Amino acid sequence: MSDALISVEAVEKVFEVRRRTGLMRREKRQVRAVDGIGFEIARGEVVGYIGPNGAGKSTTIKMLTGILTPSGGRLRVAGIDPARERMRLAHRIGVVFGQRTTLWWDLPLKDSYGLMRRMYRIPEARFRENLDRCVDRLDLAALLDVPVRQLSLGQRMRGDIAAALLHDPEVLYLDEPTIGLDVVSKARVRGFLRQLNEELGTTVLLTTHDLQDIEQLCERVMVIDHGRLMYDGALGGLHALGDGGERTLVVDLERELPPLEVAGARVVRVEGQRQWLAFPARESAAPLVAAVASRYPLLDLSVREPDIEDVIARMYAGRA
Ligand SMILES: Nc1ncnc2c1ncn2[C@@H]1O[C@H](COP(=O)(O)OP(=O)(O)OP(=O)(O)O)[C@@H](O)[C@H]1O
Repeated sequence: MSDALISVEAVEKVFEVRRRTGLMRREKRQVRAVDGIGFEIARGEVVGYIGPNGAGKSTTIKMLTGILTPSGGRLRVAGIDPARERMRLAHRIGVVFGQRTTLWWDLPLKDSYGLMRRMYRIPEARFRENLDRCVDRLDLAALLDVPVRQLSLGQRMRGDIAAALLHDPEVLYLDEPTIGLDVVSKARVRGFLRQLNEELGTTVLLTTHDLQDIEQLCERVMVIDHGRLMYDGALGGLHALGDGGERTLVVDLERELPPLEVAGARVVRVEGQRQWLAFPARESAAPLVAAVASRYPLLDLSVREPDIEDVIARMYAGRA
């Protein structure tokens, strides 16, 4: 028996789609949205779940909430089979879909929270405590009397996050929680999630297209593409992936020189006395640094890791 809070084993989701191919004819086609994925998430982890459009992220989250039933495999969240006991699971998890709201559009924010309290039968004292904490940390005090439809996107998102947490869920799923938000709102949402995880130990699974969400919140990242898990590990480990990965040695010379000639690296840019040399990410920089230093007049040197965005873009491109 594993002690994972979330466990996913060989899970598949196949959708049947009907497509009109002629006046009378329709073709049935199967879309394998999730194609045999497996992972475990321990209590207290914050895990990023990323992949290109249509990769299967939302489908996975929907199966983990019980909204969708898997076509195959086994899922457990807090020991519960989500599709079988969706209502029981609802008391243990919180869900925020960035593109949709769970709040009542025409009601003031605080009335939505009151309805949540009754739906989840949250004891008054606990409700107060959780609401006060969210109001304080998400800066919602001035918004409680405002109807949801009048809130800005960032305000509404903060309101939605609070709504997902009033019943003390152990797990929080966030699907694109910072989509469309400005820089300040993004920072506030990220800061709040970090604090939530540190103070209450809430387990977080987060899908996003914003890699800064991942860099600032997640120690672990899972990459999905075409329904398959391509990577599961530390964010730093992504840098080492793929043979196309390159690091860059940035060299400041004492004077302008033609492009340097050093084995194992190639000059990719020259700007006055500064030159950029690309070399394979998996190789040590030491011999290269030694070779450059022995042959050219140097003022300074630095090594740049590949941009995480480049690494991921290359991974996606490789699969396509
Ligand atoms: N209800 C459905 N019926 C048929 N096909 C579906 C359904 N839901 C999702 N799909 C298909 O399954 C695949 C995975 O979709 P999913 O929404 O999980 O991707 P995603 O990774 O969340 O993408 P995005 O980043 O665009 O939100 C896509 O090809 C999508 O068209």
